[in-house]
Amino acid sequence: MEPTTFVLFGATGDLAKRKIYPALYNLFVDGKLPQSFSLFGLGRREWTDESFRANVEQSVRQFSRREAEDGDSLQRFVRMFRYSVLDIGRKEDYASLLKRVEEREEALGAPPNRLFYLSVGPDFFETIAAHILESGLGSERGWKRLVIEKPFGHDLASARELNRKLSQTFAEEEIFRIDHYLGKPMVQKMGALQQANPAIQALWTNRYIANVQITASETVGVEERAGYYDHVGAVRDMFQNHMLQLLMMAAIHLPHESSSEQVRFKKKKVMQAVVPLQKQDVAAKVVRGQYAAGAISGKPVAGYLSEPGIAPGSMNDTFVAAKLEIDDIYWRGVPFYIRTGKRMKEKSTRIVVEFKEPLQSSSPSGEERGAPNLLVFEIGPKEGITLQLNTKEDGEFKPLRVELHGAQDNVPEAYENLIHDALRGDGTFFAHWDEVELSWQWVQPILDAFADDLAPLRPYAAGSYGPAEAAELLARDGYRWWFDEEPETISEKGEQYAYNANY
Ligand SMILES: NC(=O)C1=CN([C@@H]2O[C@H](COP(=O)(O)OP(=O)(O)OC[C@H]3O[C@@H](n4cnc5c(N)ncnc54)[C@H](OP(=O)(O)O)[C@@H]3O)[C@@H](O)[C@H]2O)C=CC1
Ligand SMILES: O=C1O[C@H](COP(=O)(O)O)[C@@H](O)[C@H](O)[C@H]1O
Repeated sequence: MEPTTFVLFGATGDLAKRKIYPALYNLFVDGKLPQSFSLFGLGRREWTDESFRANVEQSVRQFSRREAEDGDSLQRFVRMFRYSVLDIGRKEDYASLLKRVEEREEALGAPPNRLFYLSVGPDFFETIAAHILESGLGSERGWKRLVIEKPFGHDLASARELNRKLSQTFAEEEIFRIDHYLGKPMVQKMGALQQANPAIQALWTNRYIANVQITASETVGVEERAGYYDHVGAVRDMFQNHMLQLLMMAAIHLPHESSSEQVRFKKKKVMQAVVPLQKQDVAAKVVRGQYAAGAISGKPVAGYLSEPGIAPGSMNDTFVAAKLEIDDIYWRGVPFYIRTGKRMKEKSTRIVVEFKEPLQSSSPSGEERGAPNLLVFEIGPKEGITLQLNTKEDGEFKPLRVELHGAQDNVPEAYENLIHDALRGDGTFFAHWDEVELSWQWVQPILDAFADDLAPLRPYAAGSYGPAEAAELLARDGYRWWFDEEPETISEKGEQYAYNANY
C-alpha cells in the first residue's frame, strides 16, 4: 500500500474514539496499514501529541475487538499519531498543519498522499474542503482522498448543493462517502455469493422470487441524540442511506469479477429502476410511525414525546416502512418491503428473500402445502445465511432450516473494512454520488408528504414490531413479515401461513 498521511478532523470526538482508532489498530495488528503511515488528529481542544496518544490508547483498550494487552504493539501504533490544534474556520491553522505534515512526510521520505477524514458535523464539510484546496494541503504531487460521514445532505436540494461544493476540490473518485452498512461483512458477502454461484444467480429473478423483506430494527430509542434525531427522523437517519443501500445490494446483478465501476453502475441501474413515488401516494405505500411508551425486554420505557430534548408534540418519525417496486426485467412484479425503527422488539438487521410456492398449484386444498423457501441474510448483530427448505415426515411437510454460513468470531468491523478500502483507494463499498442523489430523489416525496402531514403518524408501543399498518402493507399482497414472533393482524385478503418458523 502506498505511503499515506491520514488527516483526521474531529479527532477528539465520539466517532473517532469508538470506531476510528479501534479500527485503525486492528488494521495495524493485521498488517493492513501502509508501511509508511502517519496520522494527524485535529480539533479545537488544546491537546498535545502525548495527551492525544493517551486518548487513542484508551479508546483502543476500551473499544478494539482485539485485546491490546501487547503494550509494545500499542506503543508502536500510537507513535504514528500526532495532534494539531485546528479550528475549522481559521485559515492560519491549515497553514500550520501543512507545515507539520510536510515535515513529517519529508522525515519519512513519503510522497504527499493524503487522506482527509471528516469526522465532524456535516455543516463543516464544505468549509474544510475549501480550506484544503486553498491551503495547498491537497497537493498535486501525490493523491488526495476525502472520507466523509453521513448525513450527506438533509434533502435532495441540500445534498446536490453539498456535492457541487465538494466537487470544486475533490473529483468523484476521490470522495469516499461512508455508509457503514456497506462495510458490514455480511453485506459485502452478499455480492460475492451471487457472483460466484450460478445456482444463486439463476434464482435471482422474478421467476422464482415472490418478495424481498429488508428490516433494520433497533431496541434503542433516541438516547442522547435528541438534538440531531428530532430534526432528522427515521427516513433521513436510516432509510435514505442504509436501507436503500441494502436494497441496491440485494437487487444488484453482478457479473463475475466485477470492478468497482461496474458495481457502481449496476447499483445506479437498480435505483433508476425503482418506481418513483408520488407525494399523494405516500399514505398508501409508506407507514410513518412514532414509538409510544412500552417495554423492552420486560423493562418499561418512555414514549418518544417524553424523551429528554424532544420538542413537545413532535411529529418526527421513529419508524418507517415502505413497499418499493423495481421496474426492470429481473424484478418486475416482486415487491420489496423495507422497514426500520427505533424501540422495536429486537435488534436485528436482516434480508429475507421469499421464494414463490410451486407446491401451491399441485395442492389446491392448501392442506398439503409446505412453507415457502426462504433465503435469509442475517446482517447483524449476529451474522449468518440460512436457507429454509421443506421436507416430509409422517406424511406432513416440515420446514428444514439449513445453515449455509454461521457466525464467525472476531470478524472485522464495518469501519475496519471501509478504512482499509479507502486507504487502498477502492470505492466499491462506498456510497457514490449517483446512488446518493437517486436515493434522495426517491425519498423526497416522503419527506414532503410528512412535512405536509399527508401520511398519518402511527403510534406503536415500544417493544413491538412497529405499527400494525406495517403488517398490513404486506398482508394486502398476501404476505407477512417473516420472523416477527406474533404476526400482526393479517387482513382478510392476506393469508396466514400455517407454518410458523421456529427461529
Ligand atoms: N458518533 C457516531 O456514532 C456517529 C457519528 N457520525 C457522524 O460523524 C461525525 C462526527 O460525529 P461525532 O464524533 O459523534 O461528533 P462529536 O460531537 O463527538 O465530535 C465532533 C468533533 O468535531 C470537532 N469540532 C467541532 N467543531 C469544530 C471546529 N469549529 N473546529 C475544529 N473541530 C471542531 C470536535 O473537536 P473539538 O471539540 O476538540 O473542537 C470533535 O472532535 C458527524 O458527522 C456524525 O454525524 C456518523 C455515524 C455514527
Ligand atoms: O447510522 C446509524 O446507524 C445506527 C444503527 O447502526 P447499526 O450498525 O447498529 O445497525 C442507528 O442507531 C443510528 O441512529 C444511525 O444514525
